[in-house]
Amino acid sequence: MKPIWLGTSWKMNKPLSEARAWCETLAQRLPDVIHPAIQPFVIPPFTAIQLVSRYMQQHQLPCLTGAQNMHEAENGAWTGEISAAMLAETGATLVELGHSERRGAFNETDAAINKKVHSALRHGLRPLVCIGDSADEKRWQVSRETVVRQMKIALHGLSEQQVLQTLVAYEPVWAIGEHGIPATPEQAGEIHHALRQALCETFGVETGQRIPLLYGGSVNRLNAVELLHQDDIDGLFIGRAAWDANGYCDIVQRVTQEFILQAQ
Ligand SMILES: O=C(CO)COP(=O)(O)O
Repeated sequence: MKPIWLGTSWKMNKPLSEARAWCETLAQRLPDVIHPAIQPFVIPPFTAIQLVSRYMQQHQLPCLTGAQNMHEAENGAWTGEISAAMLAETGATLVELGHSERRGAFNETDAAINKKVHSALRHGLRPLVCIGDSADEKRWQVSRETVVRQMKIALHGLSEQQVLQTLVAYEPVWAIGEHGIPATPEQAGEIHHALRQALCETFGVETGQRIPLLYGGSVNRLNAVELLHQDDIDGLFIGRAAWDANGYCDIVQRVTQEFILQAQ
């Protein structure tokens, strides 16, 4: 069975006290609700990465830790930025790149994301590349070509071995956040299928099949299982519904019950 990736980014939320409280609830609940086929991950703000990754290690929780961004340079005069090597020292093993909030608010381009992907891999970090269509692109019916293009540029120049270290999250801009409308499982499934085809064409069928494709955008405890029933959805990238650790554990529990217990 392929792993099911279930993770959350806290975005710019949670001072250290709240980060610690989230971890404490996770430690109480996660072991009872998780199956080894589920790969949990959490992406705190930079300031809490070390605390969270140490907590997971000390409590032997199988939850990976990541960062929300990084700079592609090795070091230098880049005031306010953090390099891949610095992130690796914090205990992060994942790095989220190209979230639509970074593309929109910080003008991140596909080409810049590609440089970050290469730098992350050089330092042993697994990139979680986010791609997504805007509401206008959806209305113009160019969603597929938009996200395939974004993905191909982000992954350009990777070897087969490197691309197998990469995760891709389809996060429609129109689905994210308070005013977002979640994609239906069919809508998300259709885009994921197009992404899978593009991965197979670019990197070979066997490799393309093995790259985890996650969906994100208003995922909650009610739609999580249905989304995961789509063939090409290998995981979920959750925002608000997982900021409360109990909300996150509820989703993990539902997925465990649906997919794992039913298979026994
Ligand atoms: O942006 C997201 C995850 O990266 C999704 O956020 P929401 O689940 O709050 O819509």
